[in-house]
Amino acid sequence: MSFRPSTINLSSLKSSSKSWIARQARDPYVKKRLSDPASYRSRSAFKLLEINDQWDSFLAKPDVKAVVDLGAAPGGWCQVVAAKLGWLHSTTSQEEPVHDAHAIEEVCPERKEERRRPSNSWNKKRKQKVEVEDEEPYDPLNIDDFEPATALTGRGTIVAVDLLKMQPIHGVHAIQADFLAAETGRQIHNLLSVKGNLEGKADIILSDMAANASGNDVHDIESSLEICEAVFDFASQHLRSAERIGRRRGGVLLMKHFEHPLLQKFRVEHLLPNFHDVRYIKPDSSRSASREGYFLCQGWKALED
Ligand SMILES: C[S@@+](CC[C@H](N)C(=O)[O-])C[C@H]1O[C@@H](n2cnc3c(N)ncnc32)[C@H](O)[C@@H]1O
Repeated sequence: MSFRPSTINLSSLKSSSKSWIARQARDPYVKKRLSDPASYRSRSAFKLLEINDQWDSFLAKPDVKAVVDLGAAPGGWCQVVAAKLGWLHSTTSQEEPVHDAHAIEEVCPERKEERRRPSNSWNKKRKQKVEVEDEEPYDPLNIDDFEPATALTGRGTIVAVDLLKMQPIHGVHAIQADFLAAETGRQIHNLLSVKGNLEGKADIILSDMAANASGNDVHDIESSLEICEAVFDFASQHLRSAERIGRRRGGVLLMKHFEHPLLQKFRVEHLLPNFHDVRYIKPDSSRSASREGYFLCQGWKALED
């Protein structure tokens, strides 16, 4: 079953939504998404593909065993990662039919205001426990620890987190939770802690998280830096080091950010000292009018270990 936007009655929309639809109709990546056999759930998938292709195919390295995708819904980046790790092939035919909240929001931006954070009771129900066995030496290329990729079984662990419920993707463990809540880090850690990765580390951490626009620019700018800082804190606890992986560029953090007066300070104080290679990237597939950009940080030094 493919993942397509729902039909919308145009006459019922505000003029801002109509002009938004017109812009979408002209966007080459929107057209590409609708015609691509992979049926990507989001236009964002092309940003990740583009960054990966340009920068050493970091997603496809054979030693990549654990990937965390923060702000993952509706799941375009997860589809890309799942395909790179052998869980998905060129189409998403193993997925269930879906109701695509994001696709509706693409056509009708006001719907974003209707988003609600999950309740605590839901989070409690969702809490998962994974038995953590005794520590064992980590060997990045020990293929006995992981199932080899086959038509039905990919390799490694993929954990996705979003405030929104995400429809299932083969090979992806999805958590519906607020990444900024303390409990969420523990849930991710539990899912990562499997045989061969008992320390619960990730080889790659991706964040395409964006706070909902509140209409208050000052507040929105602050939220974007708060998210970057939280992602960095999480990475500093969960990213496997380049040394441990045995590659200078091993241990990758790809993080979206929005322009912020303190962003340079953040890059200089947090990213540059802790990674071997830090790049600012504005992919062609990111709209030029958008203030978003990505930091691709490769080679986690784990100075605090
Ligand atoms: C641009 S979308 C991500 C698109 C995704 N990369 C894809 O390819 O489908 C940003 C997502 O970040 C999520 N988000 C924002 N703040 C969050 C938070 N505190 N915790 C979890 N998810 C969050 C939003 O719900 C939204 O789905």
